[in-house]
Amino acid sequence: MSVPTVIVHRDADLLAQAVAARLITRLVDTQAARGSAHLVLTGGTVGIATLAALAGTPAHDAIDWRALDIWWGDERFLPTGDPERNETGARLALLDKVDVDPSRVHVMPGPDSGLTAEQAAEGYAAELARAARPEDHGPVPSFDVLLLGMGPDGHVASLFPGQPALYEEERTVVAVHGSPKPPPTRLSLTFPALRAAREIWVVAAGAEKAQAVHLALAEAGPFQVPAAGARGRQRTLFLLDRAAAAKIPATMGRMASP
Ligand SMILES: O=C(O)[C@H](O)[C@@H](O)[C@H](O)[C@H](O)COP(=O)(O)O
Repeated sequence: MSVPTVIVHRDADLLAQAVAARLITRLVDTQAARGSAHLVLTGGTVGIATLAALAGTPAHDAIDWRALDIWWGDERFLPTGDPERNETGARLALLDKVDVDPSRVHVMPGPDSGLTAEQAAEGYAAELARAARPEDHGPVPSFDVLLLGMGPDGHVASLFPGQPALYEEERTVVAVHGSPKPPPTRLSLTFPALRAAREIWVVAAGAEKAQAVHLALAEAGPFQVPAAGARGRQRTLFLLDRAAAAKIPATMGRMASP
């Protein structure tokens, strides 16, 4: 597991632009090296703003969109097209505007699939397992970049403090009930799935995230502060705006855009 690197940008807008630029470079490099790439999306304000920034920059044409597998770290268990679904936000901000291969956009099902949340979680785990290659050494692909928003309580994906999903060691996807952030029913990757990522990028903006950022970097326990357990195999980045970085030691955060 990698030790986090912190990079601080001036404000939330610039953060989204900078993460978008970083994504282009990372995905282009990966596709040049391996032919295709796996990207995991997040919901949340900065996550969606990053996708909008990516759509808005002409350099996104450098990505081979058809050679990209797109996954979600979590989804709100709501019907297809519901404006509250993370998928809907991602489609409106980016996916409807670029030439993705629909068969490589791996959406987490909603209740309109006729599945229960548990069955939907099982199905998604099976889809991940099918995409895994022997060199991945496990039941999910080695995601090249896994984006994670973070809540003021330190949650990432739909892994909320104190909830049973945090303790999952076998399954890669679980149904979450009674989420403190609405809606109550969600699907989420678990820690074992998150930690299969080569790179995890935690993106957070705003003063209400400052305490959780501090605890996540101070190596708090992941059961109290789930973001403390979000570590990529090769690299972990905390990409923050100034307000979210306000409580970390000055020596830790590198100010990228003063
Ligand atoms: O479904 C969701 O809501 C998310 O995927 C969630 O994990 C989100 O990323 C954080 O709650 C941060 O959200 P904000 O950036 O909106 O605070």
